[in-house]
Amino acid sequence: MAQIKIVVGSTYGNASQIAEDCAEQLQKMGHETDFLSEPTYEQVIDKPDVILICTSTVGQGEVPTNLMPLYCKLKDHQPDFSQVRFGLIALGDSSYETYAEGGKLMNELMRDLNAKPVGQALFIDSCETPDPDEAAASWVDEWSTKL
Ligand SMILES: Cc1cc2nc3c(=O)[nH]c(=O)nc-3n(C[C@H](O)[C@H](O)[C@H](O)COP(=O)(O)O)c2cc1C
Repeated sequence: MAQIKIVVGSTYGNASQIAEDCAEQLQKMGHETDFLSEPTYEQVIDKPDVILICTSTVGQGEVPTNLMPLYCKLKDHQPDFSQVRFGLIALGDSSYETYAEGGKLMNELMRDLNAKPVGQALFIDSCETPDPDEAAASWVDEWSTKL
């Protein structure tokens, strides 16, 4: 079973709610989860095994304020994440030109740090996805089989 750090980026609570549901789902499968609603650099670099990022996008394609300090510190310090596996759930709204850019920035950063992607990232477009919870739950079901 994996030790999964769940890194949340959320302004209005949508991504946070989805992340909480994912944590519960993963725990029921027997995984250990560490829910980081205000994720810090120290928490994330402390023996990371699997990181699940669940973030929305705010402003004009930015990562949410609660995730920004971690994003900047990871970019500055460039820790070696070659032993880390990660998954990504990105919430966004395709009516914005900067669709899901917050998630894309996190995805790019994790790859730059040599973290290994587990499966494909999930993009949840609020314009097209009537039931985001359902979309996330079935993605987690499949994603967890690859851990
Ligand atoms: C002020 C504002 C700016 C936003 N900017 C973007 C954006 O640039 N790109 C995008 O894909 N979605 C954007 N969104 C949509 C949010 O990412 C989407 O509503 C998401 O579900 C919010 O999740 P949260 O409640 O976890 O913050 C924006 C929403 C608001 C209210």
